[in-house]
Formats: sequence, structure tokens, C-alpha cells
Amino acid sequence: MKIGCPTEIKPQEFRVGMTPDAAREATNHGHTALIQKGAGLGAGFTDADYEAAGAKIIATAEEIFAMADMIVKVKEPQAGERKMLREGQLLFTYLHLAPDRAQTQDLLDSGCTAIAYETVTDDRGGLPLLAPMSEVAGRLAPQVGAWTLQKANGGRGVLMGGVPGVAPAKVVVIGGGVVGTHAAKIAAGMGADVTVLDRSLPRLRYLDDVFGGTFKNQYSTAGATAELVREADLVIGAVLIPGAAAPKLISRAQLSEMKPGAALVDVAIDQGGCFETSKATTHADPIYEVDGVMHYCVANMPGAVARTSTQALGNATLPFMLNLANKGWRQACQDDPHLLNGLNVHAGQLTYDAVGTALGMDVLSPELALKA
Ligand SMILES: NC(=O)C1=CN([C@@H]2O[C@H](COP(=O)(O)OP(=O)(O)OC[C@H]3O[C@@H](n4cnc5c(N)ncnc54)[C@H](O)[C@@H]3O)[C@@H](O)[C@H]2O)C=CC1
Ligand SMILES: CC(=O)C(=O)O
Ligand SMILES: [Mg+2]
Repeated sequence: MKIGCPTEIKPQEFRVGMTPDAAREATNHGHTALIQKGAGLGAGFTDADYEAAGAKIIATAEEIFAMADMIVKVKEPQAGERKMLREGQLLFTYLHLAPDRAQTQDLLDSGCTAIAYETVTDDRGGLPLLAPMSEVAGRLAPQVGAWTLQKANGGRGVLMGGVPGVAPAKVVVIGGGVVGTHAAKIAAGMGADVTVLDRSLPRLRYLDDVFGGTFKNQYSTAGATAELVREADLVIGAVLIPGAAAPKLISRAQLSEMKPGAALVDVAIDQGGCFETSKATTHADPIYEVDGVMHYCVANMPGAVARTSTQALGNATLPFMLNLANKGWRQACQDDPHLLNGLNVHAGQLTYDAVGTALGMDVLSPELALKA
């Protein structure tokens, strides 16, 4: 199979869909890895690194999209890229379709088959292709939150760890999954006073067992959230209902009850955001203010640490990419129901329930899509 990896074109996105190691594995399995010239530079991989791994360097994205059977990327295809997708072509990348009608329509119109990293599952109830980037974004969230809290950035001028004689920042993390746990660990490590909210009791029990001495946890109700948010210096949004649009857990009216200069970091922004006032921002212009509260809503946070992120994502995607290339998407998905859960679009039809619900569109079951 010809596996194409174009340069990411989302603003300030420096990750790349295939590492030289992944290109080498693909080559060893008899596939051809087509890498766009310079695609790896942002993550510290040169064209020579890819050539040494057996990949072919291709000058333009247009040529990659024209030649490849499967496109492997990081971010959802941008409008220009969507025009280059074609019927029968396989797309393997993050999609986040629920809050993105324009992208969904373009993918349907293209006739391509699209497998979304973020909805592939594993047999422990996890999301193995989202997890590595959630680990990264979770660990980054207190770092960017601390920066947002600095006075020159519009924040309250509160130091995460405080100093002897002055209390640390109060940090509230809404959602105690992968993002939330990593965020809470780092925020606590910076010396902040951290509380994690989740609505899953088993998850809260786990957090209590493992991190009971490091950070607090509380059951997530509207009342508990409102009370904690009023007192918070930094709130990190980290909820997820897989594939679905994020629930709005802080309303605009609540902002006026918050401390002036408090910061909201909405990691769930890629699923539409979990604060009413969230709108996606970029690394070039990451923060904005609403009613005296600073918002950080970058939808591709891991791009800021492109090398770490590319390696972590590549480790997770490699076995799935090889299966797709070795077997073709139908057989690979037939053999692995977890990979089939990644199928979001096939031949002009949506195949993921939560996306259909979010957008009010009809859905073909993935099992039927396998036969279509
Ligand atoms: N902005 C970015 O660059 C990135 C964003 N993300 C996003 O971060 C979000 C979280 O991802 P993960 O931590 O991997 O998901 P996860 O599935 O590991 O954790 C989500 C947690 O939210 C909890 N939850 C759901 N509804 C809730 C509610 N109403 N109140 C409190 N908790 C609730 C669930 O019980 C679960 O424990 C996702 O939207 C993901 O796409 C992930 C990586 C990068
Ligand atoms: C998960 C995701 O959207 C990202 O890593 O950018
Ligand atoms: Mg994202």
C-alpha cells in the first residue's frame, strides 16, 4: 500500500503523522511511505532521516493525496486538504467531527473512508490513540494555566505554588480521565491546591486510591462545580463523552461570580469545549478575556511540544497503521472491533452514532459499512 503523510497545515501545528521509525516499519512490511518534503522538520525529523528509513520524499501535498491509498496525519484535514481526498481513499487521523459540520460534510462529499484516532477503543474501556495526546495536553494544561495567570497575560497574578506564608493557587480540574489526571498530577507537583471533579464513581475511587494524598476529588454535580469554580484561580476543562460534543459545565453567567483574572483552560475544546464562553484559539494567539476571566482554548495543545507528541502519537498509531496497510481497512476492522469503533465516515455515510446525534444526521452502522 502507498501510505502518504503530508505536512500538517493547521496554524502552529508542528507534529507529523509518521515518524521515520514508522516509515521504516511500513517499508519493512512491503509498503511505500510517501512523506512530504519537510513534513518532519517541526518535530526534529529531517528528509534524510526518512530517506534513511526507506521513505520517498514527495514535493507537494497535492502529489501525496493523488498517489496515496491511505493518508496518515495528525490533525483533522483542513478545507484545502479535504478537496484533495477522493472516493476509496483511506484517511487515518484525528477528526473531532461532532462540533464540525463543515468538515463532516466535506468528508461525506469526498467519498473517502475516514477512521478517527479519537474514537478507536481498547478492551480496558480506554481510547488508545487519544490517550498519548491527552497525557501531553494534560501535562501542558497547568503549565499554560500558570502562564495565563501571570499579570502581564491578563491573569490574577497568582503563583501556582504560592510561597511560604502565601497560599498556593486553587486549581479545579473538571473530568478526571487521562487529561484530568495528568493535569492534576502536574498542578499538584507545582504546589497548587488541586481538586478533581468527575461523575464516574469508579474513577473517583481510583483517583482516591492512587492520588489521595496528592490532590482531592469530588463528585461532579452542577452545585459542586459552581462552588469550586467561584473559589478557583485556575479551572481546567477535561471532560469527554467519546465522540460527542462536550457538555457545557460553566455558563457565561457564572464567570461574573469568579475571581477577576482567574483562568480557564479548556482542553475539551476539540470536542466543542466545556465552558459556554469557549472558542477555539491557536498557539499564535492562545488567550482571550470574557467578563474578566482569561480563557485558553487551543485545540491542538500537543503541537506545542511537537517532538514529544509526535513520538508518543507514533508509538500508539503504528500497530493500527500497519494493520490497515497490511490487511486493508475492511479486513483490519473486521478483525478488530476496537479499530471498527474508529470508523466515522465511509463512502458518503456517517458511521459514528455520537457524531450523527450531535449534527442531526443519519448514521449507517459500522457493521453494515463493512459490507457496503
Ligand atoms: N486541546 C487539545 O489539544 C487536546 C484535547 N483533548 C481532549 O481532552 C478531552 C478529555 O480527554 P481524555 O482525558 O482523554 O478523556 P477521558 O475519557 O480519559 O476522560 C474524560 C473524563 O470526563 C469525565 N466526565 C464526563 N462528563 C463529565 C461531567 N459532566 N463532569 C465531570 N466529569 C465528566 C468522564 O467520567 C471521564 O473520566 C477530550 O475532549 C479530548 O479530545 C485531548 C488531547 C489534546
Ligand atoms: C487530540 C487532539 O486533537 C490533538 O492532539 O490535537
Ligand atoms: Mg485537538
